[in-house]
Amino acid sequence: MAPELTDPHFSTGLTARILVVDDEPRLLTTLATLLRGRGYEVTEAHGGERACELVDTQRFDLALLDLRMPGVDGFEVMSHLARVQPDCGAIVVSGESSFSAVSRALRRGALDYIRKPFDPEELLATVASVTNKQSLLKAHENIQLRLEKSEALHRYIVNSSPDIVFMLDARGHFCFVNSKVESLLGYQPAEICGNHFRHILDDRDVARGMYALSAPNVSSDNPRTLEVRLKTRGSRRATRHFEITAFPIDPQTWPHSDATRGGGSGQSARYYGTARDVTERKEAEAFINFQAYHDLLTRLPNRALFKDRLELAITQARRSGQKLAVMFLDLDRFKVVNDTLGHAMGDRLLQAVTHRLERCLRKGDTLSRFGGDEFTLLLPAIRNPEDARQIAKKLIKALRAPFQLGEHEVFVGVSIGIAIYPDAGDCMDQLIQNADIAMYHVKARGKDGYRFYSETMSIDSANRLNLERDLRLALERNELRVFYQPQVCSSDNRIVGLEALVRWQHPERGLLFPRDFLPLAEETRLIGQLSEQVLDQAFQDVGHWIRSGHGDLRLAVNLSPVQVEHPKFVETLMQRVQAHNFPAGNLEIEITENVIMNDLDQISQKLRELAALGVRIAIDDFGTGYSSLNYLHRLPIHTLKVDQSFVKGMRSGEDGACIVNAIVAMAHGLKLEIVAEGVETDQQLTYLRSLGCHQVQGFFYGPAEPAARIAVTLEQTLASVTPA
Ligand SMILES: Nc1nc2c(ncn2[C@@H]2O[C@@H]3COP(=O)(O)O[C@H]4[C@@H](O)[C@H](n5cnc6c(=O)[nH]c(N)nc65)O[C@@H]4COP(=O)(O)O[C@H]3[C@H]2O)c(=O)[nH]1
Repeated sequence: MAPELTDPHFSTGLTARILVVDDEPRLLTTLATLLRGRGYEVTEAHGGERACELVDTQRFDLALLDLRMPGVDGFEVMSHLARVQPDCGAIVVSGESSFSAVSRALRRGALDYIRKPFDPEELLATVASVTNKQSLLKAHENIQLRLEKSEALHRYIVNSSPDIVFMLDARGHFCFVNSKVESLLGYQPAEICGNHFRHILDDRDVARGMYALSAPNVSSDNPRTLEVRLKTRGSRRATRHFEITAFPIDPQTWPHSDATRGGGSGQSARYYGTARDVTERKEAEAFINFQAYHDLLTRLPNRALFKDRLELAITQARRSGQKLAVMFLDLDRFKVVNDTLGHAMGDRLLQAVTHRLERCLRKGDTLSRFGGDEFTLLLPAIRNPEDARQIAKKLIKALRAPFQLGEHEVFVGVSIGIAIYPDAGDCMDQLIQNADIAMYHVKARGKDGYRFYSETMSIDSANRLNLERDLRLALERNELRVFYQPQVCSSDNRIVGLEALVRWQHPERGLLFPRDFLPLAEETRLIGQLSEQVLDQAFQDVGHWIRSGHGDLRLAVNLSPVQVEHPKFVETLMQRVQAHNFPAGNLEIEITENVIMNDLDQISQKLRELAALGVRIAIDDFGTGYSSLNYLHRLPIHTLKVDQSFVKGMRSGEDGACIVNAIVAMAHGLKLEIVAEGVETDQQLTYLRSLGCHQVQGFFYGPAEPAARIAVTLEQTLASVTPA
């Protein structure tokens, strides 16, 4: 049987194709018949020329050639064959037996040499042996080719993987790593192989990585997955996040682990793994996480994170018996900046404010943006309230310098309410709420300052809601009353002025004083409406008394900072004055130094406008605020009101007396009128008189009283007032 060839040109199972070449027709036929008899597919070529033609057009596995032929001889056919069909073998069948002819034929590539006349069996055996060898050779080549292809395919698959693919030996050294490691981390596979995998692990993840390798119950069905940071090449600090899936190689599923030997550590592969770059996902997650707990504009913790930290700090303070402080900060005048310069400037201002505030704090403190222009601050583990006071002062000072927003220079102040744990509350909500209440007490008294929460400020949240609802009703039902406290000239006991002071005739709780409801009115922005009602009533009452014979009677009114800061303050106040036909020269508005200093430029402009229209300006609580004397001569001020605390201090020690003395002297020097507040005793009155301060107000002459009582007093004592 003729051997089957595995030549890729033929499908397996085909017999060998043999070209027989001789110029001897008889011999040609004999050879062909002999070979056909063994099942070979035989083509006959009569002479070399014909053989070359056939070689050009057909494929052969073997050629049996005569050497000596007329025209084209056997050597030339062999040369042609080597050129056109190099895979085709050749056996020389020739009468030529010289050594040179044989060796020349073998040099040209002949596989064997059979001398004529040949022994048919010997010839058939030679042909069979050559075709067999060729068949094996071709099969080998074929397998080699397929292996190369398969290897290239797998290399392509592994290297084109979006993930790093690696193998480790039993000690954790890399035996193999695909080329993806270069594009993702910057390492050449060759420089990684042989190194322990911890060399590319971020230091923070080494322990976890090492543990993962030794973790039990891990198999290809149950691989180990963990997220780690891997170091990129070059910059040691740059890392990327990877999700690693790894498992030990099961010798049964892949018994060739030894094959990776020499690729790296010299040890055989024991672990297979992939590392997927999840940096973008991690960054997105981190961003989402950040967003959930931070304010994106200032990058400060938000309300949720603040509450979380406060809760934790309270637990720790409770355990260690320490105090902590919660501060509620509200920017003064932020709204004005936002409304006039636009939101973009408002945003820049908030960032700049944050920056300054942060510089006043320590690492463990938490400053958060609570919303809008409100910030909260947690000072965990303070020794005493004094610590919080120092910080509050620092914060106020930090915001006092102007902010440069583009070409605008703006001033903002801050009102800070402070609640100390456990004195001002022992739970999170209570502390925040009480700090908030304390903050509104700062706002109500002219802003830009700090106050500690105290019980007297308190109205619990249920009460607070009731009170707010009641206050709204009070405004609708006209429950507010205006009381008047006389300002008396002590030389002749004449009432020179009346200070309008609001009261609330609460249907159930009786008469309420400003401290009971003004902070809430500020907080709920009802203060505007409240002030309108007070002014209307006061203009009506005092206007009436002026017209009925008390032509010089001065009406002193308190104005809330919110009112004064309103851009249309002057316009709306004057509209009211005119609507009541109230003589502007009889009106004196009382504002505190802090209100002026909050925005010196704007306020002084407004005060100048009012003064030009005849309205008098008084500085209330003089000496307790900024006490920056600088503004006194720049503003159209008519009266200084000496705060009651200094009047009280006159009897308790030298200091109070000295301060009053100095204020009176200064007022005289600047040609300002002076009114001393809170005069209760004869001694105080005598001392004030000795200083030349004749206008006084206080319980000595009487408290604030309803209009009806004042009307009677005014009638009775048209020119003089009898001491109470
Ligand atoms: N211990 C003592 N106190 C005396 C004496 N004489 C007067 N007082 C009280 O001292 C306060 C003086 O008013 P203020 O400093 O302008 O302080 C006022 C003022 O800033 C504010 N306020 C009152 N009414 C209004 C209003 O209609 N609008 C605004 N925005 N604020 C008002 O509330 C504050 C408190 O007002 P009141 O409770 O009426 O308290 C009044 C008055 O009753 C005295 O001899 N001894």
